[in-house]
Amino acid sequence: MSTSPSWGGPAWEKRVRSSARVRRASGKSVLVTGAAGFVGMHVAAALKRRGDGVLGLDNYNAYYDPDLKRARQALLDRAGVFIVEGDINDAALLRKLFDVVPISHVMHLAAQAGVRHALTDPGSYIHSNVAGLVAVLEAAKAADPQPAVVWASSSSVYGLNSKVPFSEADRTDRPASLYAATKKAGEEIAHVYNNIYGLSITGLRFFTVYGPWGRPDMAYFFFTRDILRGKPVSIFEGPDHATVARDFTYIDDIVRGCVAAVDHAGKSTGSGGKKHGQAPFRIYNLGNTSPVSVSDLVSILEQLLKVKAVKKFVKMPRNGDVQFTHANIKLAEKELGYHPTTSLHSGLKKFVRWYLDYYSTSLSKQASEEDRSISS
Ligand SMILES: NC(=O)c1ccc[n+]([C@@H]2O[C@H](COP(=O)([O-])OP(=O)(O)OC[C@H]3O[C@@H](n4cnc5c(N)ncnc54)[C@H](O)[C@@H]3O)[C@@H](O)[C@H]2O)c1
Ligand SMILES: O=C(O)[C@H]1O[C@H](OP(=O)(O)OP(=O)(O)OC[C@H]2O[C@@H](n3ccc(=O)[nH]c3=O)[C@H](O)[C@@H]2O)[C@H](O)[C@@H](O)[C@H]1O
Repeated sequence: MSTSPSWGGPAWEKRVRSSARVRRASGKSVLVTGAAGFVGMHVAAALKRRGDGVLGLDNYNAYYDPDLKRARQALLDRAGVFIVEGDINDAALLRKLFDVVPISHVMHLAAQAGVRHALTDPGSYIHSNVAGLVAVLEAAKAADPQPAVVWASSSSVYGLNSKVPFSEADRTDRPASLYAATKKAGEEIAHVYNNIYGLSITGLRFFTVYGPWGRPDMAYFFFTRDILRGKPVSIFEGPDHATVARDFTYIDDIVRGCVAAVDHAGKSTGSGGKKHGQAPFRIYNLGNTSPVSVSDLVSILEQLLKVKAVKKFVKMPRNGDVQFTHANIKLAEKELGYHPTTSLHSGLKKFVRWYLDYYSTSLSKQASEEDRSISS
């Protein structure tokens, strides 16, 4: 399926080459899909900062405010990262990108995220998380050199498991949502490409990532907005008022885990191995190991915002959410040197500072644009 007519031509190719140019001898050339997204923007910026060549790809879909994605794009643009506008399902575009630059690593973060949205738009999860993943793996398989692929799975694959903390070897065959099912399918699909084509593949199971430039569909983000507006926030509870909690993980910790996974992916196979059976297939939990209840999340926000929330405690609807997540991160600690350091309180403090700054700036920009259009 082709959805991106806006690529090709010498000027476009020049931008692609310049963005992917490696600035340090030790650097890698990384294609970051979903680069206009929350995690993608932070990872792309970190890779660029340390001297890697970084090229982005994103379709800027309207799942949430595209202006926020454009603002992230502007930030990356200033850092020298070009985001190609297109869909990961566009096989011709992917082929072209791999033809124009020798990509050593793909950091695949483009996906339809969000658990509850699958109730209203199931097709978008199949399009991006299943078909889109296959398209990326097909392109990686065919590329020369073959890149190592690091991609985002999700803590949601642990589904209805009640044994905590979740370890990578635990069962993942009882997803609670279509989102989780597509991430689980992604892990199985990735295994096939490792098995048949010898692609080096690392799956990262992120646990509820939050922070500046975050996603407006996530609870911490819209709770902040609603608390400030005096609107009620719904705090979900399990059966018999049981606590609903998450292993909230701060974005900087996740970024360090992603960068370490890129480096580790290259260690044993260079830029991937075409010889059958040589390349690694790995899965790691990237969490924070300290679950916090949604109710405590709201209390921290009240404290930071200095505003009392209007709280409604409601029984968790059957919407695909699970009651509790908690990561065992021993494997990532051992193999990636992953050590999350940010408490929910200090991470939310940084988020709140960003949120107030971002929305006051964009609201005043909007107001002055309205003023201009009234006076003209
Ligand atoms: N943020 C979290 O808490 C969290 C937790 C677990 C897993 N993940 C996974 O991490 C990855 C990044 O998540 P995020 O929070 O940054 O989400 P995000 O929605 O902010 O970023 C995803 C980006 O991918 C783009 N995209 C979606 N479908 C595309 C397609 N078909 N073609 C091209 N671009 C497409 C979107 O426009 C978006 O900019 C996703 O794979 C997500 O499932 C996120
Ligand atoms: O780690 C993941 O794999 C996932 O992380 C994230 O999902 P979740 O952990 O569900 O985050 P999020 O929606 O912020 O809800 C947080 C908490 O608030 C509760 N919640 C939610 C809404 C509400 O109105 N009330 C409420 O109590 C809700 O029940 C939950 O307990 C990503 O969005 C997702 O893309 C996925 O990748």
